[in-house]
Amino acid sequence: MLRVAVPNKGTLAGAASEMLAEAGYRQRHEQRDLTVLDSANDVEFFFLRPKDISIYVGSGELDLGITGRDLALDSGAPVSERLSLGFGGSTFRYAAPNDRDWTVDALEGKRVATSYPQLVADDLARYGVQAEVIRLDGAVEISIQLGVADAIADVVGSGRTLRQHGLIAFGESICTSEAVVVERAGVDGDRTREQQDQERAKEQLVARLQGVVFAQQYVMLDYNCPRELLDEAMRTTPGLESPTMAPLADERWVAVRAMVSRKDAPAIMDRLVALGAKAILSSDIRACRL
Ligand SMILES: Nc1ncnc2c1ncn2[C@@H]1O[C@H](COP(=O)(O)OP(=O)(O)OP(=O)(O)O)[C@@H](O)[C@H]1O
Ligand SMILES: O=P(O)(O)OC[C@H]1O[C@H](OP(=O)(O)OP(=O)(O)O)[C@H](O)[C@@H]1O
Ligand SMILES: [Mg+2]
Repeated sequence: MLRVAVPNKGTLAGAASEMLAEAGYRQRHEQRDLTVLDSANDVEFFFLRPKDISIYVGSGELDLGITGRDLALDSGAPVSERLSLGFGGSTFRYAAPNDRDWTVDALEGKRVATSYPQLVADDLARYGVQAEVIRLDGAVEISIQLGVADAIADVVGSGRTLRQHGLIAFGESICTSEAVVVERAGVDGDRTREQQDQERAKEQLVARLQGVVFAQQYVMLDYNCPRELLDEAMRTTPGLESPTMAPLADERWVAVRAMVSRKDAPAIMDRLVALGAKAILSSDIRACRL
């Protein structure tokens, strides 16, 4: 039985469970459930605080976990990333009042408030800057105004919270984060039979999730193309191996089907229109194995 940690609350929880459900796994119906047994797939899910997930996985109690890269780094637990999931994107930045220019070096001797104390301590050490790290649980942006810190280091999504509090980010990003699947780091050497079975089980779950991640990054394009423009159309939508083509009843036309990157799809559709393609359809892909 594979034991997998999933965020129970916060920014990552909803998308993580949706992705697992899309990959064919049973998920909880009640927000308060802390475990779900998926006996059909031989997996047990544990719904834990995202901050704690790397601790469980790093200690070997759980086999895989979904958490944020920034949270995994901050935990200091011995975990490594197995897969990036493409949601929960953020940067982790220093910020301070916008009435003057700041640099990381200027934090020397200052107080820096954060909910990610280890991540910040490691980064300050990298710069050789000695500053006092003040650990807070949240609402970090208000700590300067309330007099407990001179600067902060926090997660930035849209940047709205910083702006609202008259703060400006400075220095390089401490970390660029997204949701990731982590496993215990550095299991080298000969594996027992049990460990080999477990590795196969992990591979299957990771492959299924990877299929959903790919599916979300691509769309399927279908269109009709005049036969004489087929070469040009194939260059526009080369697909993964090569596009699928099928003759239409009217032999001057061919139906073409190819996967294209979701972000490029609108521009590709424009090019196909300009080329003379007709009935261009874009559809979502739910899951795939490439
Ligand atoms: N706008 C955002 N705010 C907070 N976390 C975000 C945001 N966007 C992405 N994340 C990621 O979500 C993870 C933090 O999730 P976590 O559940 O610990 O905090 P939260 O979503 O702020 O919830 P809470 O503060 O209520 O506990 C981190 O990996 C972080 O990078
Ligand atoms: O750049 P933005 O899009 O504004 O998002 C970033 C903010 O969102 C999070 O706070 P959250 O709402 O989780 O509250 P918290 O500080 O109590 O964790 C994070 O800690 C930042 O404060
Ligand atoms: Mg938060």
